[in-house]
Amino acid sequence: MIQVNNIKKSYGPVTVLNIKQLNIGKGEVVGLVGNNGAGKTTFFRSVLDLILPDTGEVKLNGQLVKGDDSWKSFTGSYLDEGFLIDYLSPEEYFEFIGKLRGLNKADLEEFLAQFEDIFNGEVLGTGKYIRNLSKGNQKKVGIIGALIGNPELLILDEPFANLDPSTQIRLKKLLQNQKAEKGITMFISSHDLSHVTEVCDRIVLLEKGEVVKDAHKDENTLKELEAFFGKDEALTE
Ligand SMILES: Nc1ncnc2c1ncn2[C@@H]1O[C@H](COP(=O)(O)OP(=O)(O)OP(=O)(O)O)[C@@H](O)[C@H]1O
Repeated sequence: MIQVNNIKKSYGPVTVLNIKQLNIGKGEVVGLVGNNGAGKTTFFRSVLDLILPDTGEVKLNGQLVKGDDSWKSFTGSYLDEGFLIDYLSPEEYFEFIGKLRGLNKADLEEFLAQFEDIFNGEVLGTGKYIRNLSKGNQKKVGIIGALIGNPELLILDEPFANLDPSTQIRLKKLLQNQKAEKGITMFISSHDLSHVTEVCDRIVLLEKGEVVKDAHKDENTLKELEAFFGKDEALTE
């Protein structure tokens, strides 16, 4: 589903992304972890053709993302508030995406009704514009918007950040359901090692723009990640 070959991105003299090869198969749920500045967002932006890597290529379903729009019809993504339209209400935003994805009003309403618990009365029917929602509620709009039209591929940057604990748990269940019921391919970054390990089957670890670990989840994954990220702590103790 995702094929990455030799992508490199530098800003001035600093190389912030350098990935030789990474393939994500259909139906795989892959977590991307790494410290601040490791290159996670840059990687996602390259996959979604939002920045042009200096070298290399990204293909989605065999199509180069550069210069081809066909991948957009099966890809849902939410990286940050830049994906939202501030002057619309959540309803108007969902309607806009629904139209792009070919849903009629009734289908859209039925789709949105599933997420009543996640919206928690704070997103629909409030009369607020997206710009006036809290950060967490804006994120809910972005994530649910990315799911409109049943994408085959879902890319989310830090979906758990800014969400309250109840919503984090609901989102975790939602993503697990997407995996179990729809077989959707997901690529998700997170600083929450526990959430990302729970949801994903495979974890890719980025450090200074390079993949330093790429492994399928097993019963030791969370402990290994905690040990990896706690290594400097251990040295200073
Ligand atoms: N437009 C830009 N100009 C210069 N440097 C940039 C630019 N965009 C990103 N960078 C740098 O690229 C590096 C990787 O940033 P990126 O946002 O991809 O990291 P990240 O892993 O997503 O971090 P975080 O966990 O903090 O969100 C950082 O050092 C960042 O400062």
